[in-house]
Amino acid sequence: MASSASTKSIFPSPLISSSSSSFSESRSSKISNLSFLSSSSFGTKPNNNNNIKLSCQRRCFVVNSVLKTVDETKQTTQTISKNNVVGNEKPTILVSEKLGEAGLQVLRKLGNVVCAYDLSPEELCAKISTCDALIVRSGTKVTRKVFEAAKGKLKVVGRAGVGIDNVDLQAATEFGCLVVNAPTANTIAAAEHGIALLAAMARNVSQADASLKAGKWLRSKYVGVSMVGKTLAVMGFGKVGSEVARRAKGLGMNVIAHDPYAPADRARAVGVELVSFDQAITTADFISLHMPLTPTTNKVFNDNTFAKMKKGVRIINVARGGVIDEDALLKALDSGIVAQAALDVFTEEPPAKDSKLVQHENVIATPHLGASTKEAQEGVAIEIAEAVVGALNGELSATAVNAPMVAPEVLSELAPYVVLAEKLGRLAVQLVSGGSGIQSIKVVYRSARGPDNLDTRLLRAMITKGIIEPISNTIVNLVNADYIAKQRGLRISEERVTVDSSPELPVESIQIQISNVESKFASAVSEGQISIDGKVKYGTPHLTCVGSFGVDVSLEGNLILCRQTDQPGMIGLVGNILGQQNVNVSFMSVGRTSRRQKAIMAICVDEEPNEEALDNIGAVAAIEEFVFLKL
Ligand SMILES: NC(=O)C1=CN([C@@H]2O[C@H](COP(=O)(O)OP(=O)(O)OC[C@H]3O[C@@H](n4cnc5c(N)ncnc54)[C@H](O)[C@@H]3O)[C@@H](O)[C@H]2O)C=CC1
Ligand SMILES: O=C(O)C(=O)COP(=O)(O)O
Repeated sequence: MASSASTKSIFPSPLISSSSSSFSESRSSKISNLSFLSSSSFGTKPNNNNNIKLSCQRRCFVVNSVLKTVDETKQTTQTISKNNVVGNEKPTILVSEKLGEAGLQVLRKLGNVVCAYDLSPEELCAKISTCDALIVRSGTKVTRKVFEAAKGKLKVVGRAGVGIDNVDLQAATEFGCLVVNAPTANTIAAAEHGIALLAAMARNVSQADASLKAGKWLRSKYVGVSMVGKTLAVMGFGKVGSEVARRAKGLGMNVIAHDPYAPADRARAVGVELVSFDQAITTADFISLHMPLTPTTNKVFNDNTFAKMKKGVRIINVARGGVIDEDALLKALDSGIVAQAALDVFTEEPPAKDSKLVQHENVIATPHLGASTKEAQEGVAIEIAEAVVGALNGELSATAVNAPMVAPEVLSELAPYVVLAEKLGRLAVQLVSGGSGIQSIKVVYRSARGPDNLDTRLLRAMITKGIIEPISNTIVNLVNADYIAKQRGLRISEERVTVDSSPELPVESIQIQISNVESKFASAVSEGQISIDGKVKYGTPHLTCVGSFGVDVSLEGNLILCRQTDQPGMIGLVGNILGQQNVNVSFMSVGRTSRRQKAIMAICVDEEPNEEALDNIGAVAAIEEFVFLKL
């Protein structure tokens, strides 16, 4: 920790005339692209040739939400609109599969809703670059190609249902696109369909119905089996699985379940015993599948596992076709290991018209109808529409699939710290002038709270955003922050220092250290590394330490750091130079090691000083080095 020197702050500077241009205007213009390899190390000025736009459309749904919360702490509203996903334009929401009207109405209140069903992959790719959001069910494959074709425009994919195996989550994360689903509204529908298939299969309802309609009366052919007293193995004891179990118990079945991740007390509450995979499949008379399709569950029912089952077992699949090796199932049906199968889902949907599995006399099949009740579809439509609208409005979604979920109360508490984290990251990277590239960043959180009471993921993501965005075109948000950092070879380590302050405050201070780099402001280097500290004061982020110099400025607008020998008149000198160029000082602070020794001046300015002003500051004899930084 840098030793703190005495500080004096002036707010606002009485020397500087006020200016009409606002923070938001200066911020929306340009941001210095301070490359790691930038050669200037002294008296740095913004390099206009290397500027990148801080785009108004920049997507920060996560950031955005945080800034919205910050608004409540009286931060600038301009910043919020700059970062707003939607900006002034209505977002375009592509709905590629049938969605309930109630959900469409929710979407129409926010954006332009385009319903285009049965798109080919090529048509979807052609359309997607104009869309801010895409809403799908299980029939649309949202592949890497779709994210590539979106060219950064697509911010959220909403899956109107549970299974997200049709969305390339890795690609979504890499492209910083949030994926949300609607995990609850179709649970009962899927469970009821499972039970419907179980009963229909046990009593040959489909086959008997078809035969009767064909003019036959085959009572002895369609003698079924009873369910009462039989053992049902529920594979995957999640939302659907547990509802199936509950219902099957009502039918008098003995229910066991296999789910390596399900809590035993939840199973006990339903009166179900959790057992191993082998125990489940070897003892069951009926096996009902309710696990997601993942690399682990892919074809988990195969020749080997069918061979272990009780001869004459009956299988229901309302989960995903891919969890069964369909060729193996066909063989097991032919050999009689599996007496019957009831399938709602298939590896390929729709399955081939002449699919031997679908045509098998001991198979009953439905075209992926598990979620298809009126009630479930209305519920799912509203659930997903609200999640997508929330995400587009910058709220953190409770159903985010590829982003850490942060509870709303944690989010609101951390809001000002999140702004601080991003600004510190942004400042720290601009202090780097060269070296072997930024590889190792350490973040030190000083807090009275224990690790369990301080979730730093959001803060780390925002530091990453602050560090990476000024030096690249990459959009960083909570979804992709860790991925982008890793991809760029950035190691961000975190340390918590327990301090004896109020645990009411989540964080007392945040320090960012960057090692193995050179700095364009040598005074920012302490013990061989660039080091800056910040705190939240009165709800706003403050810079409190640069290298080993204590300062105190509110982080708004832009920042000038000067090092000089402590002497009278310095504030006035620099203030005058800025005032002559109509640059308004919003905050100023001086930190020094000791009287008349080295000191640094931290000056926050509303506007971007022009080259002349910066040259004039550089020409002040007592100023040994200075740097201009964009916040
Ligand atoms: N046919 C249809 O229309 C519908 C199908 N579904 C599918 O049903 C499945 C379950 O949905 P929910 O219950 O809502 O999801 P869920 O996430 O609540 O439950 C899934 C459960 O599977 C467990 N699981 C994960 N890996 C497992 C493994 N290797 N072995 C055993 N269990 C494992 C999880 O721990 C979890 O408890 C999903 O695949 C979903 O896509 C859901 C709704 C409708
Ligand atoms: O929610 C799920 O996982 C389902 O399988 C439902 O799929 P669907 O929305 O009916 O295409």
